[in-house]
Amino acid sequence: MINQPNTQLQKRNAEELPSALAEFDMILASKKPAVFLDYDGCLTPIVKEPDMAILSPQTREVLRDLANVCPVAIVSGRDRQNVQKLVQLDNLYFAGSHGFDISGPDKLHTEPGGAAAALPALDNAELALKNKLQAIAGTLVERKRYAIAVHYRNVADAQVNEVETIVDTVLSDHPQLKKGLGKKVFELKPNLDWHKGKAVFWLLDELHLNKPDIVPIYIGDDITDEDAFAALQGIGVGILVGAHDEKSAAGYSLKGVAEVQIFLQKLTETIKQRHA
Ligand SMILES: O=P(O)(O)OC[C@H]1O[C@H](O[C@H]2O[C@H](CO)[C@@H](O)[C@H](O)[C@H]2O)[C@H](O)[C@@H](O)[C@@H]1O
Repeated sequence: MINQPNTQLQKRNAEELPSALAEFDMILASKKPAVFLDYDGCLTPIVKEPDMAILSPQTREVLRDLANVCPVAIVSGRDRQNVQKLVQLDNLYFAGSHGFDISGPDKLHTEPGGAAAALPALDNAELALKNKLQAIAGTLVERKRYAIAVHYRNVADAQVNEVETIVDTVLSDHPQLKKGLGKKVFELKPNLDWHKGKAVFWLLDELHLNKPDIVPIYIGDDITDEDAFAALQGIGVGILVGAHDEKSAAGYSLKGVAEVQIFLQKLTETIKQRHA
């Protein structure tokens, strides 16, 4: 399998994407899956505060069962240690800070995107953001090892522009960082050519899964997941959960967290049946 930028990306609106449940047989075909999952909006519903996004025991069981029959990785914008604590499973791989911080079974731990040099800029920007945003009610600055999320979900609509102006001002003092967008969040991240899609291919190579009998399946709901959908287009399968504000490079869709769970259960059952 060759990982080269796809210059002919096909993008569609969420409502144009076929259901991954309806097309399940086509997605898996006769291949073995390697499953990559976003956390917020995919395994847990989007809620008011990041700390309230708790994984249900039922979803944890679904993940545990799946990870017993195929490789499973969580690829999140969250801090890697934070998402690991939320998931509480030790047979999964975790890529946090949008793929800059990866760990997994057998003491795997690496920071493949080269973001360590951006730590002083992140520390400095975090202080500046906390200081400048404290006057705007509802803002939340969430520091991850290699990113800073400025949440505005609980900010009055009339003040969101003010939040973005502050983020842009802090950004202009830190050329080592760049701005990213997500669901009601502005993010500052290292200004490097590394993202969830590159983290997925890093894992595929590291785990010797970059081969024709494996189908990488990536499921996510947000704009940052588009990097992974784009990287996998024509090579694997991208599944968009719900919708975001832009067109998607995913090939299929699922309606929400409940459908993600059904899809993952179907995967586990199908793999088990093949080995029965
Ligand atoms: O890549 P993900 O695992 O989906 O992480 C993306 C961001 O998710 C979290 O924020 C989002 O979910 C929160 C809880 O539902 C919600 O309150 C917030 O508005 C969303 O943006 C997380 O807090 C961020 O660090 C992640 O980057």
